[in-house]
Amino acid sequence: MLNRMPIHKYRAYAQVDLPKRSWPDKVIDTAPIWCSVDLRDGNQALVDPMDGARKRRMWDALVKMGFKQVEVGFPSASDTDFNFVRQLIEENLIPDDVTIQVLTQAREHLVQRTFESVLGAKNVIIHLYNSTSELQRRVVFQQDQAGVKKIATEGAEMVRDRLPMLAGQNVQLQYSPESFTGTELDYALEVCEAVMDIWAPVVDNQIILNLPSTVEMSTPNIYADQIEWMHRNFTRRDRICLSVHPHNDRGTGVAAAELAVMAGADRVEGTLFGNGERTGNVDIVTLGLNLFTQGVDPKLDFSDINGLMETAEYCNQLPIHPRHPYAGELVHTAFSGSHQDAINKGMKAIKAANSGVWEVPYLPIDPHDIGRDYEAVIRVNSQSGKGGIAYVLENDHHIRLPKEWQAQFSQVIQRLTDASSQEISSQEIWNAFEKEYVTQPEGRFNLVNFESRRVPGSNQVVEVNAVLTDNGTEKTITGQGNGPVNAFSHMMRKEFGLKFKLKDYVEHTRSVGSDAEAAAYIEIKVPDETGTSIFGVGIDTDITLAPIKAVVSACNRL
Ligand SMILES: CC(=O)SCCNC(=O)CCNC(=O)[C@H](O)C(C)(C)COP(=O)(O)OP(=O)(O)OC[C@H]1O[C@@H](n2cnc3c(N)ncnc32)[C@H](O)[C@@H]1OP(=O)(O)O
Ligand SMILES: CC(C)C(=O)C(=O)O
Ligand SMILES: [Mg+2]
Repeated sequence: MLNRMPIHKYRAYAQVDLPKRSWPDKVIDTAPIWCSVDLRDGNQALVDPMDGARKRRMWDALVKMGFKQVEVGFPSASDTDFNFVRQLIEENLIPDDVTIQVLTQAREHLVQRTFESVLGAKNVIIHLYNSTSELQRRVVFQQDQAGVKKIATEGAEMVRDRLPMLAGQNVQLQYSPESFTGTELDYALEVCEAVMDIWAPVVDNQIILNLPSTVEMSTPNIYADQIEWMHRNFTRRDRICLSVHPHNDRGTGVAAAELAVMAGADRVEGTLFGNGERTGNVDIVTLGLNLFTQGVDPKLDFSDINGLMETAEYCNQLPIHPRHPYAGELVHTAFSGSHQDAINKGMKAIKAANSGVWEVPYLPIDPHDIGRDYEAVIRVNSQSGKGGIAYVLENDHHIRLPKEWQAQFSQVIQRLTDASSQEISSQEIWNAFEKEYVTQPEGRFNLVNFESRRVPGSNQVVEVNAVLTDNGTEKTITGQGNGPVNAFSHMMRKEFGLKFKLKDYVEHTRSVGSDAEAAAYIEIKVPDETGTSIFGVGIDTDITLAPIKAVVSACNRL
């Protein structure tokens, strides 16, 4: 077959020679150190970068949810960035246990301005970067390996020489060989080691060596191999906080971060919902909730996911996809019949088991844990089945439709959704249910009045009096039987020549309280060769009247 795509333009990414790689056997059982880069990498990728107000709202949300390290900007880039850092410091907006991080290129005037921006902050990370990749060495810097290493070491010296400016402040230094994933491993190691020689980190004040997949270029296992290779080969591993900064160009940023942590990374830089350059930075919400759903404390609070989404959408002026992991509007919702059936059963089983462990098919997280309700869990359209409709009736309208009846009512809904090709709302389902079983505007019979009393001297026999309209003509009927339902059914057969047998009858209250309504369900059988079952529903605050209404409802459906 003719290949229409120009595959000859692309080259496979090289494997890493890593004998006995250990990361595949590792399990993540503690959260890494998180650093939010929303206000820097996220911000620099926006159509309209954040103004002071948007930055402030993002900052407040990040601190509130528990970030202890936040890259607050690229202060030498703009007055907005610089002034925001100053505002945080001068208005005392940085909690004592939170460290602000600022990014700079390895250029004298930019480093100077960066230092000026953080004067007076209690805890600061000065983050220096330069690209080390083979491609950027060739086309951007037009330098060989030694030349680009010199950019790094000169930058490291510019930073070191200004440290006295920040005397009395807690300062940690961070270096990123930017475009690490396009850099030869031994060369990346050489540059990092050279920067470390200049900064002379100690165990109590580690250097942060941040190995970014500035552009995600390979499967995540290769990134993990690269991280483990660096982790094994650093000379002073105990003086290094090994950090990763994945991007998501291949759509595997989250996997890359997780495998990198298994491979030895101590720290992860990312953003809320994965905003950032091109396809974004790695999404810390997904990473954190992936930990949470494994029973590992993410050390970040995601319990108000809607609030976080609102903040991110406002600050970034970008929408969050409805299918975004954990957070998207549709991710806790099932439309399809078999999923709904399983969720419905799973929710009941979890209630009954009361074990405290979340186990519901198709729902990896309890929506309540992130501040969502169960309303949206099941929504109905033409792909739905009886289980989903029963779930909506029960949860939203307190109607526990007996199992055998669910199929009949689902056909009513199916006809509506097939006709509209659209979702049907919970209210519309209720309207259809009321019309079919309760109000029955086209029904033959309408109950106007009903009374029953025990026949004096008898424990069993009751006498009933009912007023009904039959196709609009009012009739009064009376009769006896052992119980109101029995007596009334008997009268309906006798007075109107109907042929049916009472088969089943159940009743439940629709809510608690003295004025609670009862819902009664009657099944009648037609004595023909098909033995068809017909159902009727009665709803009333009077528990005697509800089943009588159910008989009328069933007779109307004969
Ligand atoms: C992967 C990342 O996300 S890295 C962070 C990227 N973020 C940003 O760039 C946002 C903020 N940046 C800016 O506002 C601007 O780029 C500034 C203020 C930093 C610099 O602005 P300018 O000097 O006007 O322009 P520009 O960024 O194009 O400078 C490019 C020059 O810096 C050099 N350079 C680029 N990065 C670095 C670096 N990390 N260290 C040293 N020099 C660098 C380039 O080689 C180029 O040199 P040349 O002029 O000799 O060709
Ligand atoms: C500055 C660095 C860490 C970066 O954003 C990247 O490489 O993606
Ligand atoms: Mg980045």
